[in-house]
This record gives sequence, C-alpha cells and structure tokens, in this order.
Amino acid sequence: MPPAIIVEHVSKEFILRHNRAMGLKTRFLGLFHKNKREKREHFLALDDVSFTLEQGEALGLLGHNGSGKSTLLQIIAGILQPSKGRVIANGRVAPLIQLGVGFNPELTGYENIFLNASLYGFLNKEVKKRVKSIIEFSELEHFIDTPLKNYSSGMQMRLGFAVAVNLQPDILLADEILAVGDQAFQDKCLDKIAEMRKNGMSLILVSHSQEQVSKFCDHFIRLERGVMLENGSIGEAWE
Ligand SMILES: Nc1ncnc2c1ncn2[C@@H]1O[C@H](COP(=O)(O)OP(=O)(O)OP(=O)(O)O)[C@@H](O)[C@H]1O
Repeated sequence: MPPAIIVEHVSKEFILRHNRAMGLKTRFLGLFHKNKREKREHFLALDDVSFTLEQGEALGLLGHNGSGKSTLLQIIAGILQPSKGRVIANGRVAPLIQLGVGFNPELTGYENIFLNASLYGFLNKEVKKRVKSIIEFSELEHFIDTPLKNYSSGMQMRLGFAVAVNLQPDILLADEILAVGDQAFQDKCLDKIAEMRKNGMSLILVSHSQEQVSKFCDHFIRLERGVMLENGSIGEAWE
C-alpha cells in the first residue's frame, strides 16, 4: 500500500512587510508618493521538512507557537503552495483547519455542507446520502437554514467537524480542533476520531495537549522555527 502522505523537502517562505510608524503628514504624502518606508523581509516558516505517514497511522504535530504547524497542515491540505518541495497524498483528505475556511458566511448551514464537501472532492449525490447524519451529528437542526454568519464560533466548528467526519475521509488533518466548543461535543468528536482510527483512517493532529497526542497518535514530529527537530514514536523519547 502506498503511504497516505509523503512530504518531501517542503519549505515555505513568507514575505513580511514592516511598516515603520509614520506621522499623519508623512502618511498623507505617502498617498501621492510610493511608500519608501516599507521594509520587506523574507521569512522561512518551514525549512526542508520531510516525512512519511503510512496508511492508518496517526501523527501528532507538536511545537511552540509560530513553529510552523498550521503552515505545514495548510500545505498538506493544498490550501497553501510550498515554496520548495512537494506533498503527495494518497486518499481523500479532510482538513479541519481554521474556522471559516471552506465555508461561505452568506450561505446557510445546509448550503455550506455541500460547498464544504465539494472542496474535499465529494460529489453532490454522495453528500446528499450523508446530509442527514451530518446535520444530526452537528446538533444544529434548528439553525441549519440560518446563514453561517449568524453562527457562533462553536457552532461553525460543529458544522465543520460534522462534515469532515461524516464524509469518511481517508486522511483527517486536524489543527487544534477542540479549542472551540463545549465539553460534551468535544468528547463526542474525540470518540468519533477514535472510531475512525479503528476503521483505518490516517490522522495528523496538531495539539498542545500531550495527553491528546498520546491517546490518538503513534508517532510525533516536533517543529521548532520551521525545522523538524524530532521525529519519533510515542513512548520512546516522549516523556
Ligand atoms: N500568511 C502569512 N504571512 C506571513 N507570515 C506568516 C503567514 N502565515 C504564517 N506566518 C508566520 O509563519 C510562522 C509559523 O506560523 P504557523 O501559524 O504555521 O505556526 P504554528 O506552529 O501553527 O503556531 P500556533 O501554535 O500559534 O498556531 C509564524 O511566525 C507566522 O507569523
């Protein structure tokens, strides 16, 4: 069986723009002249990261704030392009990345289910078969015909999670998924992930909770300023 995900020498550079503080007069003149005060810096958020995730494996992505975890997940999900290197995914990937990504605030919850699923590569007829269970899992029956812009962040998270897990992806990418939402729903999500893992789903989980990572993952990677410092099994070199 081919690996679920292959990450080959992935680097990502961002351009940071620094605007020095300017007085009102300078700002006003800046409207007519090119702003010469802007400084640009090339910032390497990921530096030559490589790893392989075998099918059915679960990988915990660890690292301090700003170490590049979300950038890496977004590249794996195809939301961002790497500056160098490449990612190969074998199977359907469902990214649970940031609130609102893959949703349209003007559309209703119901319409967003179809929009979101189409971004994962699911056909409308496949979604129709599962829409009932998606709505049921989200516990948003009452609000499903309301525009998403009127949802709280917890409600948006519920809908995103319900779509991702009920479409039975081969690979789930989860970035701090459980930072939003109430305890009961969090537990339900964790149970669902555990069940999907038993059925062979691969997982990449970004979490600051060591407990969560050791519960769900067999491997971990630690990033530090965009560099992969450690790549090991949970258990060894873990504590
Ligand atoms: N679009 C962008 N433009 C410029 N810099 C960015 C962009 N996205 C991320 N960065 C920078 O890249 C670095 C890595 O960010 P990233 O969000 O991947 O870190 P993280 O490990 O997920 O952090 P956290 O734990 O806080 O979520 C940070 O320094 C961040 O400021």
